[in-house]
Parts: sequence; C-alpha cells; structure tokens
Amino acid sequence: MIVTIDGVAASGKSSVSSGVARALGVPYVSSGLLYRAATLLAHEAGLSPHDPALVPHLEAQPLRFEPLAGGNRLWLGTRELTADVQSAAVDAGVSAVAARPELRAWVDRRLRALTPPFVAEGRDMGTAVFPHAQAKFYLTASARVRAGRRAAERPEAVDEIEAALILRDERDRAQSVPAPEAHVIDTGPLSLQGVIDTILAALPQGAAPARTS
Ligand SMILES: Nc1ncnc2c1ncn2[C@@H]1O[C@H](COP(=O)(O)OP(=O)(O)O)[C@@H](O)[C@H]1O
Ligand SMILES: Nc1ccn([C@@H]2O[C@H](COP(=O)(O)OP(=O)(O)O)[C@@H](O)[C@H]2O)c(=O)n1
Repeated sequence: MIVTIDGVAASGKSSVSSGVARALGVPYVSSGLLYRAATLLAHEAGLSPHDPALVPHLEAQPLRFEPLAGGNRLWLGTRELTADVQSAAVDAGVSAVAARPELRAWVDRRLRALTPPFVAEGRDMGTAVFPHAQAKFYLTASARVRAGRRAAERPEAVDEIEAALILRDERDRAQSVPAPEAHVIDTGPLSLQGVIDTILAALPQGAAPARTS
C-alpha cells in the first residue's frame, strides 16, 4: 500500500508522514529531501540547475537515502547531508532545481524504485509519482501559521520566513496541485497528533492498526 501526503511548504508533511508511518509500521519517504540534496550538490559543484551535466553529476555521487519511519536521513558517502539541506539558502535555490524536468525524472526514478508499503510526502506524490496510491492527502495552512511553525526550527525572523514561504509556494505551484481524490486537510486548527489521527481514521479499512484507545 502507498499513502501519499502532499502539501505546501512547512504544512507539516514530514512530521505528519512520520507519525502516520510509525502508526502503520512502515517507512516514509520525503521526496523534498532529494530535491534539496540536488540543490546543495549542484551548488557545491558550481553547476546551475540548467546545466546538462547536473543529473550525470548526481548519478555519479554516492548518495544514499534512508527512509526511516522516525525521519529520513541522507548520506553522501559517510557525510550526512540531512541537516545541511534544511537551510534558507537551499530553500532559496530548490524551486529552480525542481522546475527542471530532468531533475524531476531523477527524483521520480529513485522514488519508484522503492518497494511498498510506505508513506510518500512531497508536492506531487499523489498526482505525478504515485497516481495509483490507495490513499491521498493534501495538507494546507495559512502562510502565517506555517511561518510560525518553521520559525521554531530556523534562525530567521518569522516575517522573513513567511515571505520566503509565499515566494516558494508560488515557484512550486506547477507541481503542487492536489489530486482530485485527495483528502485536503487544513492543519491550522489541528495539533500535529490531530492531523495524524485524522489521516489514520481516513485510511482504507484494515490499513491502520486496530485502535487500542
Ligand atoms: N498541526 C501542527 N501543529 C503544530 N505544529 C506542527 C503541525 N504540523 C507540523 N508542525 C510542526 O511544524 C514544523 C514544520 O513541519 P514539517 O513536518 O517540517 O513540515 P513540511 O515537511 O511540510 O515542511 C515542525 O516543527 C513540525 O513539528
Ligand atoms: N514532490 C516534491 C517535493 C519537493 N519539491 C521541491 O523541493 C522543495 C523542498 O521540498 P520540501 O518538502 O523539503 O520543502 P518543505 O515543504 O519541507 O519546506 C520544494 O519547495 C519544491 O521546490 C518538489 O518540487 N516536488
């Protein structure tokens, strides 16, 4: 079974996907990490997102992606990239990388090589990558709410974060359309556990473990 959880920047995709994956006893896959890794490695190699050498360069790297239920980890050989790719600098450059069809194909190839069951989160998991997923969700919240949540984990001021989120939402618009059959959840009024429980309750019969409470 594949569950997709898409949504705009800082809507709660990773945290919610981790909680749902743990409850189901399956891994979750953060597709955004791969776009972020491509952005960081392109920058470090001095390659522009438009450079035809970028995908061959990425293919030649010892990039390893660990889709653990507790949190995805990203390695370049023995160097862990997970934290390095969560920065305002990568945020500022990732949409240009993600706009390149050849980069999207590179990410999609890696995602489709994974063996189900898993939870997949990103922008287009329920549309372009796993259109036959058994359950699809799309998370939203106001830019202000999302900025407030992201501000707790970044050094930048909340106003600066909000402006950057709005800009990135616009740059990502093309790949961020919810699947028609996706359950759209406004996470603004809900706690993190509330969103997780909403998704677990909406899964097909038998997908979620029997509720003990
Ligand atoms: N419904 C929620 N209520 C409060 N905080 C939340 C909620 N969902 C996510 N968060 C917190 O907001 C921050 C951003 O969530 P994250 O999962 O990283 O979003 P995304 O993966 O969409 O960028 C994290 O610190 C997370 O714990
Ligand atoms: N399925 C996806 C996932 C991410 N992305 C791109 O990768 C960037 C980072 O994704 P992310 O999920 O890590 O970003 P946050 O929502 O966590 O801030 C997004 O801003 C998009 O530009 C995408 O185009 N398609």
